[in-house]
Amino acid sequence: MIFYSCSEPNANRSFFMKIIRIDTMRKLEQQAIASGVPGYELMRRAGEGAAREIRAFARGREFGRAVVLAGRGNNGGDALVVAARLGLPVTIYATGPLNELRGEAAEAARDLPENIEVRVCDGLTGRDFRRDDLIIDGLLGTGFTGELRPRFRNWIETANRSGCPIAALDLPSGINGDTGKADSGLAIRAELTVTFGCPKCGLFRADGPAASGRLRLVDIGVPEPEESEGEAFFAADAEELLHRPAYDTYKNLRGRLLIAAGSSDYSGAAVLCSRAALRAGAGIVRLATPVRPYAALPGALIVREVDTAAGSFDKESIPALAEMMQQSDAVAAGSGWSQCRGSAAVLSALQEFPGPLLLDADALNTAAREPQRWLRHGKTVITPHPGEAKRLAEAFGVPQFEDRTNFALALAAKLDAVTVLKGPHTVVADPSGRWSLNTSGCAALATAGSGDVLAGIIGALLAGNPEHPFEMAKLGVFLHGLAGETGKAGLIADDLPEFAAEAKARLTR
Ligand SMILES: NC(=O)C1=CN([C@@H]2O[C@H](COP(=O)(O)OP(=O)(O)OC[C@H]3O[C@@H](n4cnc5c(N)ncnc54)[C@H](OP(=O)(O)O)[C@@H]3O)[C@@H](O)[C@H]2O)[C@@H](O)CC1
Ligand SMILES: [K+]
Repeated sequence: MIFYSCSEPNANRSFFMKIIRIDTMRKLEQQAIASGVPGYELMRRAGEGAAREIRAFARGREFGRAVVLAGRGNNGGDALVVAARLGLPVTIYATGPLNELRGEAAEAARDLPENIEVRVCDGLTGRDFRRDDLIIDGLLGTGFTGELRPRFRNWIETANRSGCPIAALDLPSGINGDTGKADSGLAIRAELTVTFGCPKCGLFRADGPAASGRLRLVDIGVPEPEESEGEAFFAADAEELLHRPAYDTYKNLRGRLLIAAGSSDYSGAAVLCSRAALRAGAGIVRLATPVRPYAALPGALIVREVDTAAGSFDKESIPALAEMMQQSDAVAAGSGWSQCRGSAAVLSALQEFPGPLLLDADALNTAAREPQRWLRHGKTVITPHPGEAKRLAEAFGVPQFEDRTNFALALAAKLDAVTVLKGPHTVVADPSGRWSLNTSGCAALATAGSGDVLAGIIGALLAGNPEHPFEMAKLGVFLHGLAGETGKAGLIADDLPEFAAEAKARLTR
């Protein structure tokens, strides 16, 4: 069967964004310069790309002004390029006179439009910021070493206390680009970090994730690194996987997903999961559920109430599930099941499905209760949050590494399942030992039902492209993260399916 909703992933392509150390980044910059790209051209690409990402971040939010914090190194130089290209009223607070800058940063200062206000400041106070400011952090990047000097402490503390959203350039100032530690106990707390060339290790370690917020990557044309500390998933990776469906496709070709979800206690989970799957592009979604949900069901959903003795999946549900599995390219199970004894038999029956099987929530708790029943080989995707992961680890004798990547890899290897370990920078680990960190998302996703939506999105992608569970899990996690980012204050899980569809459309060529 040919699937049109996603392109065939090329596991060998060099696109996967390699996470690198600072010395590797410096080497790549030098190689680019040696190959004939002037250093200032790299800075221009970085600053223009950052301005583009910051404009996208600011869209729909009413910022009256951008305050650009500019240090004296090249990170400050990037900030000057951003100031010139942002398209918002800008004030620059500089740590030193611009005519004392050196190298590429001096070139950026030379090209700064004269109408941009520049103030050279010693200290900052709360009065230097307005309520509707957007702060751009160009104080310190990869050149930061040692203890923060007192003036920088004051600037970082004041910016953080201002309550204004902060967009950091390359790294949040104060974060060590290799270790991710805020070595002086203080770092910029950004909502967005736009990093240049390749993502740096420190963005994903220790204090890095909390300081950097959502991540964006700007391609500045440095060569591909030979060494890497891992992979991160960005928009360019999603674009590579997503293609418009062919004009002459039809619903069966776009993937048929069976969702086994819900119970008398949690019927809404089944609706969230199903709506997300439909919006994520599955051709047909069939919901098997023990109890008809209270929440409104999409008209496009095929619903079948399965037999049960007690309002949640049990062995009486199995004949209906077995019949529906035969009409499906993928199965997603577990959302809203609630814990009951009968679910173990159901999990065993579902594991006989030959295609990709996504297991979430109480399906994972069921597996943890009776690990001896675990049968799956190959195409399983599990989506545990940390609590579920802990229960699985205890049941299956998996070491609970503090490092989330190692933990996810250990679970993936033991259960022979692509493991989506949810959290900031969700880890997606493959039994083969490959792994990737997600870069989209925000705190708004920490809300009831968010996981049910994620299960539906990944389920739909698996139904459309069943041969590539690792790629589809990464893509689903990324789209779910973008959906959360688009949401305004008060976002609830019910809003996420539509936002995920919009995010997917933006990335589809
Ligand atoms: N190279 C390229 O091709 C490209 C590089 N790019 C960009 O350059 C960035 C790296 O630039 P970089 O190497 O100039 O270092 P940077 O992060 O600006 O920091 C240096 C400044 O920090 C200061 N400082 C240091 N420690 C400190 C402390 N403890 N406490 C306080 N201050 C401290 C130090 O002060 P100084 O010692 O001069 O007094 C100096 O002023 C990189 O992250 C990316 O954004 C992009 O444009 C793409 C092309
Ligand atoms: K910075």
